[in-house]
Amino acid sequence: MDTKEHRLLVEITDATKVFYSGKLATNVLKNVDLRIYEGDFLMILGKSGSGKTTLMNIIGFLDRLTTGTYSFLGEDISHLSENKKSEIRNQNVGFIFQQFHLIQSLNVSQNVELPLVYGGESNRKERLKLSKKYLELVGIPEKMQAKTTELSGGQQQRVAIARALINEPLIIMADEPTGALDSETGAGVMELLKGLNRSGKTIVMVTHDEDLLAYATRVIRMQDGSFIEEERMNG
Ligand SMILES: Nc1ncnc2c1ncn2[C@@H]1O[C@H](COP(=O)(O)OP(=O)(O)OP(=O)(O)O)[C@@H](O)[C@H]1O
Repeated sequence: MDTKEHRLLVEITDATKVFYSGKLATNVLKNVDLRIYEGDFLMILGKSGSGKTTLMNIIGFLDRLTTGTYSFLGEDISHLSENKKSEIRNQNVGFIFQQFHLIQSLNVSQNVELPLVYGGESNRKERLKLSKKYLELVGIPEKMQAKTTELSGGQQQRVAIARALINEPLIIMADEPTGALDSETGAGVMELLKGLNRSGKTIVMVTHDEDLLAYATRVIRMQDGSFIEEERMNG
């Protein structure tokens, strides 16, 4: 299924990740195979310590495999330099975290613009235009000049989503994006993510909340560094 609509974005093959602490080796990922196609809303579930964050870090180019291969858009990225991987990451991956990770000394728009700044966009008007566009998309255009500390949790996560989208990345990586929100606010954030997915955005999300699986098109369950089950749903 490698059509134009469903390009193969990520292909991880026979992957292992070992962390060493002195002489002690911990096998955190064990012979994992994973393909992520454009348009997937993939949820990764598993108990604490099962390897979810490690896998997310690898998919998002924040960490490297111990053995195995990682191809992104058909290119083997296992041996690229950290600089090159940072460049690919900034262009292709947007991150959303449980605790939002906004910078309090910057206003809302400046937070949203950050990936553009890192990407070298020096035209302030252009940055403002795009930040407005994405704050409209996430439903809080009126908060452009607000301080992040004046926002509710749900609004802060919307700012983080706008920031994740502004570079038009191929993949959104979301680590427990509703974990710090009450269930109603969390449902609003999930509806927003689902809307993005329906319009074609690929999302990879870690959760421990079984109730959120209904938003996914694929679910992978992890245990002790291995995939124990994969389900496909209508999403
Ligand atoms: N940098 C590291 N050095 C050594 N061990 C690590 C490192 N990072 C993670 N681990 C270990 O790898 C295992 C998997 O950790 P990981 O954070 O991927 O799990 P997780 O499923 O995301 O857990 P949680 O749901 O608690 O976030 C754990 O046993 C953890 O202690």
